[in-house]
Formats: sequence, C-alpha cells, structure tokens
Amino acid sequence: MFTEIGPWLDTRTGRADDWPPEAVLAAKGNHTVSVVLPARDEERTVGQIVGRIRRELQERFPLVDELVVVDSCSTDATARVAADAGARVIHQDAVLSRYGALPGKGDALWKALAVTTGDLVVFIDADLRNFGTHFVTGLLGPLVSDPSVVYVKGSYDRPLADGAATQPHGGGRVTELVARPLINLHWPALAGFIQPLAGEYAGRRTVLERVPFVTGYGVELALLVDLFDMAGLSALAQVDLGVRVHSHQTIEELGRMAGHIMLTAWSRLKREGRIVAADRPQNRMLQFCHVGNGRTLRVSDVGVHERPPLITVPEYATASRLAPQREQ
Ligand SMILES: O=c1ccn([C@@H]2O[C@H](COP(=O)(O)OP(=O)(O)O[C@H]3O[C@H](CO)[C@@H](O)[C@H](O)[C@H]3O)[C@@H](O)[C@H]2O)c(=O)[nH]1
Ligand SMILES: O=C(O)[C@H](O)COP(=O)(O)O
Repeated sequence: MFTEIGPWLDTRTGRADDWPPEAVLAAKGNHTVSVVLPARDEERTVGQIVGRIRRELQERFPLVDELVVVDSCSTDATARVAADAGARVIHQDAVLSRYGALPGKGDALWKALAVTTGDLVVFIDADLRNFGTHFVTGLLGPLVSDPSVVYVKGSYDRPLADGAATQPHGGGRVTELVARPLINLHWPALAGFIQPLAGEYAGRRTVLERVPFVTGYGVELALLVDLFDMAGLSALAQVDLGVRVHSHQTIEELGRMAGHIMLTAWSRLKREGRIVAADRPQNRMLQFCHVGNGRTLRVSDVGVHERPPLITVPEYATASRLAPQREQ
C-alpha cells in the first residue's frame, strides 16, 4: 500500500504558495470558475469570505466567474449578509424542488452544482474564521495547470480552539477518530489524504456531474471514494492550505456527523460488494446530551440519502448545454 502512496504523495501534494493569483490567472485560459459556499447559519463569517473573494479574485484578478452561496435553510441573516457582500444567493430547497427537499450539506452542494456553470467548481466552507484567497487559488492551481488532475482536496493543520485554550493540532476529531481509520481499513490507497473530510476542494464539472452526492456530512467521504473509483488515484491531488480555523460543533453534533460518515462508508462497501449484509444498519442514534447539570436523551436520524449524478437529471442536462466554455 505504501509503495503506491509514497509516489502519489511526492507527485500529487502541492502547496498553495505555489499558486499566487497571478500564476493561476495566467494558467486559467478558457476555463470558467464557480466558487460555492454552503452555509447554514453562518452570518458571522460568510460576509467576510464573500467580500474577499469579490475584491481580490473578481475585481483585482478576474479569476472567479461566479460566486454562489447556498443558503442551507438558515434561521439567521446568512442570506442577506452574503447577498450584501456580493454573492448570488440560492436557497437549497428552491432548486430542483420537484425532487423534494433533503436536509444537510451534501444536498446543498448538489443543488449548487445544478445552478452553477463553471467548468471548474471550488467548494469552500462558510464557517472559516481565517479565510484567505489562497484557499481558492491553491485548489485551482493543479486543475488549471494539469489536465490529468480532476479533483483537488485541501489539507491543513487544524487547531482546536476551546475558549481561551488552543491545541495546535487538536482539531479534526471526526477525521482522526472515524474517517481516517475507516479509510485505512477499507480504502488504503486513499490514506495519503491528510484531510479527507476537508470542506475545501475543487473539481472538474465533467467528473462532479457524474457521481452521486450523498446528503449530510457523508458528502466528502463519498466524493473521495467515488472519484477514486471513477478516475483513479493519480487523477486526485491535495494542496496544503496552511492552517484552518473554523467554528467547532459540540461533541454531540460530531457524534451525529460520525454516524453520517459510517453509514456512507457502509453504503460504498455494500455497493462494491465488499460486505454482504443480512440487514441494513439502522439510522437512529441515541445520545445522552448534557443540559445544565443533567442529561437528556436525544434520538436523531443520522441516515444519509443519495442524489443521483446530475448528468442524469433532465433539467440539468438541458440547462448545462447553455453553460459557457465547458471542459476544454
Ligand atoms: O445542513 C448543513 C450543515 C452545514 N452546512 C455548511 O457546511 C459547511 C461545513 O459544515 P460544518 O458543520 O461547519 O462542518 P465541520 O464541523 O467543519 O465538518 C467537517 O467535516 C464534514 C464532514 O465531512 C465536512 O462536511 C465539513 O466540510 C468539514 O469542515 C459550513 O459552511 C456549514 O454552514 C450546510 O450548508 N448545511
Ligand atoms: O472534520 C472533522 O473532523 C470535524 O469537522 C470536527 O472538527 P473539529 O474537531 O476541528 O471541530
């Protein structure tokens, strides 16, 4: 296994510093770029991220052709803040509504892919507290410079900020305790991805529209496994984006995220015929949540659904013919 990963790490791991905006612009050619931010209740951070992309990657360097925030059923002012900062805002449930509403991040990304037109699509989480434009340019670099690369994941150091205390490498708890062990057990060829759950990644539309999108927090693991199956390891790359600081979820929320990841892994193992199950795992999770000095029982549905590859959706197939300058 390591004989495959070593050369991959050497040839397919880059650094954002190698891709300043001038260099990406020079290599951009006829590509068109869409940047998508999925956002649920991110009024505190989304405006700043959108504003920087607009000023630095649209007005100063004409790199980003389309900047879209998907409002993922927010209950705060996310949509207004994002629009005021200059993004086009779409509401998750308003897109392809005849296919019904499904909650969660994966569905927000599927809907975003449906309404954008760039032949390169960059996804950036909207809860980043230390966003810099190198997140976008670093992810685009390998795609604009090497036609054999189809998908690029961000990697970074992940501090865990807990009040005043910060552990420099304590973040990414679901990654370290759930995703990395699962990947090493079942997809060892993918073990070289430093941040397999990173929410910052970019891909060619020609591949993104051909894979299913898992809803909820299963979307990143599913994309990695499915794009690996479709295109092979050498078509996947990663770029070091430095440090990522974001809003941490509670441990109970991360427990439910872990449920999404495990069920997603199960779905891929089953599809690949690598497990033969008498039963489906059940989707309910019972948790003991702390409230004040006591505990309360909470039952959640951690099941994930799957949206079909967009290329198979008639509305998308028709609309996509209008897209400017698709894959070269
Ligand atoms: O229903 C939702 C939930 C989240 N988000 C947005 O998705 C992004 C990431 O969500 P977050 O809850 O901050 O996830 P993290 O705790 O940061 O989880 C990490 O791990 C997840 C599982 O792989 C990935 O989806 C995330 O991108 C990655 O940052 C943020 O912009 C959210 O606003 C939505 O759009 N809809
Ligand atoms: O990616 C992860 O592992 C989860 O988002 C948890 O991240 P955190 O431990 O930094 O909150």
